[in-house]
Amino acid sequence: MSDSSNSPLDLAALRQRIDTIDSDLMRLISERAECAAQVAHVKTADDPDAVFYRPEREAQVLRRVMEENPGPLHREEMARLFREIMSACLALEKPIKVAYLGPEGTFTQQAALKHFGHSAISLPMAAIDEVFREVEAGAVNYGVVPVENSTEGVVNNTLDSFMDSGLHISGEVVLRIHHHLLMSSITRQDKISRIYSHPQSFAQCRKWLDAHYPHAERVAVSSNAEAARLVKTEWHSAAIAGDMAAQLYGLDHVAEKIEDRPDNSTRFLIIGNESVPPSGTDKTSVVVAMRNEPGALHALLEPFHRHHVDMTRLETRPSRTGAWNYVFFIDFKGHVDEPEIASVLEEVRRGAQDMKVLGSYPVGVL
Ligand SMILES: O=C(O)C(=O)C[C@]1(C(=O)O)C=C[C@@H](O)C=C1
Repeated sequence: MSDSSNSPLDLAALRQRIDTIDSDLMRLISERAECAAQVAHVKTADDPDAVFYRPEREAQVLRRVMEENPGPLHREEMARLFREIMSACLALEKPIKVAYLGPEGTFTQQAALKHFGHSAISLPMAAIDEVFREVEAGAVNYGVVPVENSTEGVVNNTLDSFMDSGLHISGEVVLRIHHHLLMSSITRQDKISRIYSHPQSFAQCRKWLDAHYPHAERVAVSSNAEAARLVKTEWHSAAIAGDMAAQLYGLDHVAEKIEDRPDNSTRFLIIGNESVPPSGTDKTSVVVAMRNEPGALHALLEPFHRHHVDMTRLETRPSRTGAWNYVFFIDFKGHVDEPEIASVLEEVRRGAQDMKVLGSYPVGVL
């Protein structure tokens, strides 16, 4: 069979099939959206101040999609489609407002959209503590802040903001961070003598820059998006930033994925006013102040070990008040509502000067 004799007919038939499937999909998605709208009525009938966004339920839906995905689409691709469908369904119940560490085009905005989908209203804030303040004031429902990078380590501002805040962590998102060297339409590629970026991005691309642009001036600015904005007007400058900033400012790639470590990723936290019920696969974050005495760290860690609780992170921060001599941020697997976890925390609390549960939340799905 030759392509030329058969393919136009096959193509028409296949497209007709796709049209029929699309109509079915549309009908089913609309049915699903109607269901979600009914869920909203049920929620408000029980409680007029009901919270519509349910992170534990969303995590369960996405996990099921990933488990049952028959292919040929990749399971994450399928989950991303459902992420957007749920985002649209939630917006029908009640649009959700999310503050993130801006400006527009940052990786934190990308994380916010990855977690809440594109139907969420995302609002850029100038600083991490501003994100906390907006959520505390009720001006937005949730906030998204970076907490650690696999290459650069912890984001101290975020940990410090938790010390004074009563907010809960309601989720986490991990984003693979790809940095690109970007130029504008007026940049003369052979004359690049200045490169703008955020200090963390410079650190993550240091070896590549040393090898390819050893003599270019590296100018640190407040965000990658700001770096992308600046190169629009300078013919001898380039920026290191991600895809969102490149798209936002219409920049071209000089070089792609220039991060020194291919697994470079950043973890972001979702902060809100409510605690989250168990989803089945959860994590808990606590902050603990220990007395300044020998064996304090051992006393803190021992109950986790004895109860076989899997600790995923331990950070130390200097305390900011007399009472908080040493402050430890601990993440571990499990939910505070599980009896085993509750007894570990009870033991830790007894041995500590102070302890605060920052939240139990679903382990990031996407
Ligand atoms: O199950 C719910 O509580 C819903 O509101 C429905 C739904 C969904 O579309 O599946 C929408 C928003 C919630 O965050 C969780 C799930």
